[in-house]
Amino acid sequence: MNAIVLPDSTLLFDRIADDLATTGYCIYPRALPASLTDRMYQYLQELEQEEFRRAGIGRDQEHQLNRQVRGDQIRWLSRACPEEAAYLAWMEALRTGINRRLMMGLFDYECHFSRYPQGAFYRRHLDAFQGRTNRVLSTVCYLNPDWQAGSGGELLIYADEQARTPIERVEPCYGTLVVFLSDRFPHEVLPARRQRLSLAGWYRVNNSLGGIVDPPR
Ligand SMILES: O=C(O)CCC(=O)C(=O)O
Ligand SMILES: [Fe+2]
Repeated sequence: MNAIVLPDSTLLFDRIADDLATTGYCIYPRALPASLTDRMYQYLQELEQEEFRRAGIGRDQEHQLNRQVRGDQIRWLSRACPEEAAYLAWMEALRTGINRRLMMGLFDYECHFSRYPQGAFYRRHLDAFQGRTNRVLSTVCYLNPDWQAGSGGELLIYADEQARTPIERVEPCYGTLVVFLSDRFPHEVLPARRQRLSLAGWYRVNNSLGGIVDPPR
């Protein structure tokens, strides 16, 4: 694997941890090393359509293909693939960085590429499954070069379940990283006028009982 040299991310991790502790979310343009963002984008261009599948709602057992809720196609990342491992390594550094600063006990990370075809959306939802809140921190990184304002595809973040007006409208610009508490902030993806690419991931805590570790996804 071509090792990516990670620049010192201490300051960035400090700021992310501060934001999570105060507001519970943060949005950073160009958060990742540019070489890593470029590498993920190049890799995504090479992936064949068959390597994506239409996203379902809920965990495996209750997978339900539902275009009324979300229209993206996904591909889960695995450490076995060097390109995917490079992104997972950066997210692992962020995991330990946050744990060190906030004692959140983040245990592992699961992540997929998302491809929203033109017009696709993801209706308002919370990322933490009710009664199974082992997803505690959501991350999204966007891979859309030359994204134009007015193309739609914004991520809208709401303060709580009652809120009707978003507290944030995030353009899915190349390299922007969003991190938020999974069970706190309802959010949605608006339909876009062009294809919209991203990496969506979740840090999980270990809710296992009796030494059985929760399976991923
Ligand atoms: O792509 C985004 O901006 C958010 C995606 C999302 O909410 C999800 O995959 O759960
Ligand atoms: Fe989400």
